Amino acid sequence: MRIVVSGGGTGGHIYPALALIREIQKKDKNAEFLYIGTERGLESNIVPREGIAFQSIHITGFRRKLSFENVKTVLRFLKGVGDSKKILREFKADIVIGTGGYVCGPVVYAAAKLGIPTIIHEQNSIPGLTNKFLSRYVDRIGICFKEAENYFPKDKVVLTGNPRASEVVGQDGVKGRISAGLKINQPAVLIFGGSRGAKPLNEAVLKSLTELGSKPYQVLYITGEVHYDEVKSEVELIGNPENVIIKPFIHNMPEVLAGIDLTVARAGATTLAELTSLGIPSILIPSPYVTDNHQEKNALALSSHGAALLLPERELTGPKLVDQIDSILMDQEKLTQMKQAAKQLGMPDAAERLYSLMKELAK
Ligand SMILES: CC(=O)N[C@H]1[C@@H](OP(=O)(O)OP(=O)(O)OC[C@H]2O[C@@H](n3ccc(=O)[nH]c3=O)[C@H](O)[C@@H]2O)O[C@H](CO)[C@@H](O)[C@@H]1O
Repeated sequence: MRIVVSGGGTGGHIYPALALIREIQKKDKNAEFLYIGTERGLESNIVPREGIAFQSIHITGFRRKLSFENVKTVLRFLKGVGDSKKILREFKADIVIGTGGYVCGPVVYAAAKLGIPTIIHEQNSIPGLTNKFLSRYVDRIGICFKEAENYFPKDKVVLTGNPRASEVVGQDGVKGRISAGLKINQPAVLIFGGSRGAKPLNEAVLKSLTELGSKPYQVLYITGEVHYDEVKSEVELIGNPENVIIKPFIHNMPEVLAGIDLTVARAGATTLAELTSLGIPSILIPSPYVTDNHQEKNALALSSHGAALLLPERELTGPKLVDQIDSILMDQEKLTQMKQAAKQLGMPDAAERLYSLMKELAK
């Protein structure tokens, strides 16, 4: 099978695509892949380093408000469709799958117009603009939250889950801990604000850094690539406690997650798929800056089942963050209950489900 995958902008759209590719590579040695993204998105860095063929097209996202930029975006979209058709024809794609982000728009639309079987994968409980637009043209739509089906043509929707949920299972947590510089014999909390980091979360962590230094657990704190230098210079003034490890980004997240006891994070859908698949309790601070407040809906799907605590950003302070971490990590019974609740929501067979859908369509 010759497979084109497109998805980008942020890690939440890229990692599910990569996880799917890795699952197929295990099952079909003859499968060939081409990833189409943009130069500006994180994918232009992440995808080539995984050894997967990458081509880029030029496209920008729509503004929700009326704006002249949107006229330019329409023109770029049309050019993107033309460029995508050329790439798809040259590659002789048997199937095209889009995992979200605006780059999928022209790629998947072009494929549908060329008569190539198409799938979009929606990670969130409320879909983004691109997937809503594409849902009219594609053959199938893989979803991860049942609620998402209300936004799409019902006959096309299949509950697949997020392929990244499959990838994180069965990893070596000890190896993950060692690679991140964590000790083996002490509870560990991971703090990160999605694939790009989150400034409000960084501010709260900096305010609680000294207090965290006095705790009987260790902290792996990922700032996000773009925030790292700023955070580091503040840490130099405050002092870096011995039990807090600070990094800009982690490339072996599946392994690291396998060794983590509790996570503090935004409520990006791919992160949640990983946490539930592994049964990791979490404190979730949904980003209020996303389309239709979809992260809050994502987070509620976990918190309403006792798998996570939901901490709204407006209530986030350094002391509150530490209190909530303590309330879970220092209470073995609560930790165990939350682990079980998280695990029950996991869909570790997601990659297989999505691959089956692809095989069915590409026949
Ligand atoms: C601001 C924004 O629009 N965010 C969206 C974006 O989030 P974002 O890109 O932050 O996505 P997620 O939180 O869903 O996923 C982040 C991914 O990056 C990985 N990771 C993160 C940090 C790190 O150091 N290393 C690493 O590998 C995580 O393990 C995970 O696989 O896509 C998600 C999935 O569609 C949406 O739900 C989010 O609302």
